[in-house]
Amino acid sequence: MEIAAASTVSVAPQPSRLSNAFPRKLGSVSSLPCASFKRKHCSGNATLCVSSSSSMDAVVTAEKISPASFLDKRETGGILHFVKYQGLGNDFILVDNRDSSEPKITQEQAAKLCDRNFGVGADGVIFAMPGVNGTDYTMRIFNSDGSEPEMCGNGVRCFARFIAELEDLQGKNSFTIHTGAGLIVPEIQDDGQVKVDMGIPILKAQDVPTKLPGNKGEAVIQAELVVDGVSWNVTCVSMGNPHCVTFGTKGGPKLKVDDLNLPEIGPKFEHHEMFPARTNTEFVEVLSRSHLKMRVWERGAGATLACGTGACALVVAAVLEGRANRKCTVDLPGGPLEIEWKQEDNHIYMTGPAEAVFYGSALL
Ligand SMILES: N[C@@H](CCC[C@H](N)C(=O)O)C(=O)O
Repeated sequence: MEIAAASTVSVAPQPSRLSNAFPRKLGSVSSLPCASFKRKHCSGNATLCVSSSSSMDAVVTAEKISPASFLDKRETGGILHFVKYQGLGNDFILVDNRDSSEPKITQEQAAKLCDRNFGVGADGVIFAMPGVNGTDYTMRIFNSDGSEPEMCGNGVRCFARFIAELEDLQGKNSFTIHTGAGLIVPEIQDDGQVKVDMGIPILKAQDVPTKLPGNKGEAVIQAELVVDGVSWNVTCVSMGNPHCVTFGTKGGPKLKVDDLNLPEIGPKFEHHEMFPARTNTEFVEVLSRSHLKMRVWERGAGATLACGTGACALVVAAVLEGRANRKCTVDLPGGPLEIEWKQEDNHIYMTGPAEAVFYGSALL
C-alpha cells in the first residue's frame, strides 16, 4: 500500500493555560515563525511518500484554514489529521480517534509515519479513543517499530494536553483514561505541567514479565543478569509495561551513564531471553538520594530522550535497593521529571511537561 503524507508544519507555542485551547492558539499561527518546508520522498515499491510544503498552492496552509476547522475535518479520502506533541523530547503523533474504538491507522502505517527520514518522525503514535468501563477515554499507542505497548508515561501527559485542547472540559482539569496498564488519571496543573497517577508498580517476576527467578519473595531485586558475558545487577519492575533497571555491573564501578554505548548494549537487554515480552531498560546514576540521572533504551523505540514509565520504574528500583528516597527528581536526556512513590497508597505520581509542536495531515 502506498501512503502519501502531506503536512503543513508550523511551530506552535506552548499554551500557557488550559483556557488557551490549542486550536484557538494556532488560529494565530500565520504570525508565528513557520518551520514549514518542502520535501518529497518516494521509493519504488514504496510504501511511503511524504511531502510537506508551505507554498500556498501545494497544500492547505495555516494561512488558509483555521486549525480548529482543520482538526475538525474528519478523515475523508484517507487523510489522517494529527497533532505532534513532545514530552521532554519523547515525541508522539496524536490522533483524534474519539469516534471509533479501532485505531485509524495500522501498526505498519504507524511505523512508517514514525520514520524520521521518510515519515513525520516520532517515537510513537497515540490514539485518543472512547472510554470503556466508565472511563472518560481510552489511550492506545503504537511504538515506532509498530508494536503495541501497554502504557506510555510521557505519552499520557501529551494525551491529557491533547484532550484539553480538543474538548471543553468546563473547568475540569482531570479525567480518567483506560490503558493497557489499567486506569490512569492525569491532572493538568495551572502551569501547564501534567501530574499523573501512574498506579501501583508490579513486582511479581512472572507479571513483569521476566524469567529471572524471584529473589525477594516473587520480586527480582538487585539480581544478576548476564548480558554478553557481563554480570549486571538488575531490578525488574512493570508499570504496566516491562522495565529492567540497572545501577551498574556486579562489583563494577559506579555507572556513568554518559559513557554508555547505548545502541550497542540496549538491544542486548531488550531482546534478552529472560524477558519474554522484550523489555525497556533504564541505566541509572545516583547523584543523591533525591536526584537520579538515567538513560533509556526503549522496547520498540530504541534510545529516546525520555521515558515516563521508565522514570517511575527506576525510582521504585532505587527505593527497593535502598539507594534513594521515595520522592526524586529524575534527569533524563530531554529534561527532568518529578517522581513520587507514595507510601500511603503505594501509587506512583509523575509530574512533567507536555507540549504541542505542530499539526499536519497524512494521506493514507
Ligand atoms: N516512552 C514511553 C514508553 C513507551 C512504551 C515503551 N516503548 C514500551 O514498549 O513499553 C514512556 O514515556 O513511558
